[in-house]
Amino acid sequence: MFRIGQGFDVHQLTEGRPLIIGGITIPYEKGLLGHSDADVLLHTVSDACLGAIGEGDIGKHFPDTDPEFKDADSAKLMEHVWQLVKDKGYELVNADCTIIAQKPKMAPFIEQIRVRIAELLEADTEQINVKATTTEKLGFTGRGEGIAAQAVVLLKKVNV
Ligand SMILES: Nc1ccn([C@@H]2O[C@H](COP(=O)(O)O)[C@@H](O)[C@H]2O)c(=O)n1
Ligand SMILES: C[C@@]1(CO)OP(=O)(O)OP(=O)(O)OC[C@H]1O
Repeated sequence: MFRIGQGFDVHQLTEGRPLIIGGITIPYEKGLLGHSDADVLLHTVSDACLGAIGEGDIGKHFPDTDPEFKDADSAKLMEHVWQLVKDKGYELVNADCTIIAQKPKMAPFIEQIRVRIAELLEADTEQINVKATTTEKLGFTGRGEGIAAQAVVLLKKVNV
């Protein structure tokens, strides 16, 4: 049995924060603002996983009103989400992700991000695809006010 999930997230860019995307710290003059480390891509993939197993979203599991998740490492949150997926008896088929950012150029970091997401989802790198696009200077991403990400995840029930 297969289950599909999709995720979408946005965080504001601001000065004085590190830019963490896909579990990787990327050199840039601004970082993403959030209650956690604001890793927009890991949030998106986590939401896609939760969607696939019908478990709501990361806000439900890790409320932004809970001090426990202040400055949380989103990789840890994602590990928790992946455990929920495994507890329900699923494994990854593939994940496809898009980072929507005018700047910085993501291409030099894509492979590293891919490897990190594969680690977190206990998958092979070939099962993960990560893309980036600008919005041609249009909208909030195009003005550099924020970064968005979207993902789809396909899961398969493990044969027992
Ligand atoms: N932040 C980004 C955005 C895009 N890229 C790469 O550039 C290619 C062209 O982007 P368009 O928005 O003009 O389609 C895109 O396909 C990505 O490979 C990037 O590295 N970082
Ligand atoms: C991750 C959490 C929890 O620290 O906070 P944020 O970093 O603000 O992220 P968001 O994508 O707005 O929602 C999930 C949150 O509850």
